[in-house]
Amino acid sequence: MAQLSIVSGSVGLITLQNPPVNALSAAVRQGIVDTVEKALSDPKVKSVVIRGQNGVFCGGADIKEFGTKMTGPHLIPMIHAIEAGNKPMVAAIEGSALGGGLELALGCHYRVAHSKARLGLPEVTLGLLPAAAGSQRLPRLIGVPAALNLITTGRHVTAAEALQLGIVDQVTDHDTVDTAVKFALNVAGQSLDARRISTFPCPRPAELDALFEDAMQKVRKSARGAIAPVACVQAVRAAATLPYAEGLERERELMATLFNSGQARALQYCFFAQRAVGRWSTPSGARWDTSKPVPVPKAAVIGLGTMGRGIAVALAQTGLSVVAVETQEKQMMEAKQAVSGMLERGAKRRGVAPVSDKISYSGNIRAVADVDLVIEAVFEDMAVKEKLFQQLSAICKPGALLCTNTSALDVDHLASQTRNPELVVGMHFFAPAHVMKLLEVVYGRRSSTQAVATAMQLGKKMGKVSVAVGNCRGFVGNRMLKPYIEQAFYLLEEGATPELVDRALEEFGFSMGVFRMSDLSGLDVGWRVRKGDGLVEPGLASGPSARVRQGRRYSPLGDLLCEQGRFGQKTGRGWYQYEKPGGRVARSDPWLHSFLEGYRARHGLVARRIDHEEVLERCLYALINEGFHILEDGIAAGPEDIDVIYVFGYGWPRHRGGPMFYAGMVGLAKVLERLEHYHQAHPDVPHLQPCSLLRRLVASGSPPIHKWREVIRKLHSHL
Ligand SMILES: CC/C=C\CC(=O)SCCNC(=O)CCNC(=O)[C@H](O)C(C)(C)COP(=O)(O)OP(=O)(O)OC[C@H]1O[C@@H](n2cnc3c(N)ncnc32)[C@H](O)[C@@H]1OP(=O)(O)O
Repeated sequence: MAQLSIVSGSVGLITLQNPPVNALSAAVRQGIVDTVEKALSDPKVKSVVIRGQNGVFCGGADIKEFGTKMTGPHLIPMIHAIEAGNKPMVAAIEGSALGGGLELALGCHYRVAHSKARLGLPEVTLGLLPAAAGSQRLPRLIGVPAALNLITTGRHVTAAEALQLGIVDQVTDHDTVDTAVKFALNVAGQSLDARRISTFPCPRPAELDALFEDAMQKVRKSARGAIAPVACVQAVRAAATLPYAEGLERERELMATLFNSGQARALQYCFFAQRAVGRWSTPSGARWDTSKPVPVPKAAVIGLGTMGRGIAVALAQTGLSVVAVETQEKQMMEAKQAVSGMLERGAKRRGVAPVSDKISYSGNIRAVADVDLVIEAVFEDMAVKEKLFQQLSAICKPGALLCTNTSALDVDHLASQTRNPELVVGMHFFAPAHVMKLLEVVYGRRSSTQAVATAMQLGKKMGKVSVAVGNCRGFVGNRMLKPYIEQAFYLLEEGATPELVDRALEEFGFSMGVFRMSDLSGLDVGWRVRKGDGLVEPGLASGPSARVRQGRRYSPLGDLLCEQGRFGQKTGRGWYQYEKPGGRVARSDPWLHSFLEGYRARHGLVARRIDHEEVLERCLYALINEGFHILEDGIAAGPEDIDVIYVFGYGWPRHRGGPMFYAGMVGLAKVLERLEHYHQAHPDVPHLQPCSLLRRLVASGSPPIHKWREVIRKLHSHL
């Protein structure tokens, strides 16, 4: 919807009305068409201002309408009518002008923005391109290199940058609409010939071919198989090389390919899934909208290893006072230096002053006595954490929340070590904690609603995508990782190499294959966990029992590497070799290949040819199968929670939507059939046995992902 009023005697003020972000739904588009027509034909109106209701100009096309039957006026002719009009049109940009919102503003003859406004063409992040002529107008307005950057990354720019780039004509700290109305009064009656962007020639930079080749190479490298960034480069190239009308036609063709692609559907699903996880609920009935978080002005971090340092930085950057506790002197000295470097770099990147004064350091745990929330990030050892929680329970002020950053250990057990188990939750950050967006908030059996709400809200304030999950070994992310890694090990036993497995996963779109990732995070981490689980049995070199532990198939490959001191990048050797300890460039290691051959010979295993398809099916379907178990167990409230965790924390390619969305795209029946096939071939691998929820979904006709919750609810109500 849109409304027209007349202000200052002669300015037509058009207000877009579709809260919360004034998305360009069919009704809004119709409203714009009608009000523009009225304003252009009303002799009292000499110029026009377009603004959005409630301080937001426009969040773009209505994403909810994508995939439904298109009704109402189309954006392109609507924007052309504005540009072609004979009265000056001024966009008054507050809040956001994104996607179709910015394209609407580019159709206006002038743009006035509030200093806090954000502008951008983020269509690429939804698997699309700016196809309401944005890919054709923006390069004409700001030049090809700058337009390529904005369109292929989808990044939002500040009003100041928009002014510098030439996207807006004026930036104001005052009332945007008042400023735009004054602007409109000033330009009323002036010629508009030089203001219609579609008529501008597109500036043609020298070395045009090289520029586009370079841009294409860059996006292909970073897109990891995503098609939209490539189409964005092609569309901008059309702007630079073709007349406007032909460029527009090319934009339309490219958009048609993208619009119906699985990637666009996956990316749009991710957009809504990211928002859906904020509306969390727990099986005990706690909900995001009825739970009240407590304020947390002061927090403590205990343990200043890699995780603790990142968490302290992230908290301080959020504006909290932070007490950082480390009892080992050497670690404390290193941590202080590292933290101050991280704060300085962060401040420089964000153009603000470092917040070093927000952090105070102490070697004494008693320093946490007056904080509102503690996050422990000490060594991943239950005995160490147990003792710490007992101490914290005695030291902390009443009501202080006690959070553990464990990545897998039992939150209920830790809670049981305290006087107030209702105040204990998990806050599982991902390394580096000041950079990675994901936070798993783990509620225990006795965690209070308020404790969960407080951890979720703190995560949000820290700029994290926080997902509330139940307590089980490894929670959601690491629990699903186990069968994935296990399959990768088995594939090596059966004839694959780390290079082959990683290549298959990286071509699928993962930022790193499982073995490169293992080298990065350190093989010793999993080794320690397996030792704790009683799975590691040194000296068991061969014989049938060497590859069976606790009654199941087991691959000791990771343990054998660790016994050789091959911990990955940090020791310069792991699944790959590196130029030096701490080196980053993975190179194939002939030692590893002959080690694998020797291992297979010792165990009577005959290497067979393994292709990418098998790697993907075995690794990904085993992971997805565990995802179904997690849903069945009620550890995650819905598939969106799992997908968001995998996209934001585990390098799952966003254009594939997350593992559960991907399962739906592949077809649940196919996933089930392949799992059955592999389980038949490997009956000693329980992770390949299809989950009953998957069977139930297939039996009920493989409903679309947004309907899975109903099936899960029914399943739980029968239990
Ligand atoms: C021919 C094709 C032409 C054009 C293509 C396009 O225009 S595609 C759309 C391009 N626009 C975007 O990608 C912007 C998406 N929105 C955002 O980035 C943010 O929502 C925004 C505008 C920066 C506001 O952020 P904020 O944190 O304030 O709010 P939040 O993200 O939680 O959103 C609030 C609710 O609005 C819903 N929403 C936002 N944008 C759209 C949209 N374009 N269409 C439909 N709905 C939108 C969002 O989902 C939230 O609702 P919820 O019920 O919570 O999911």
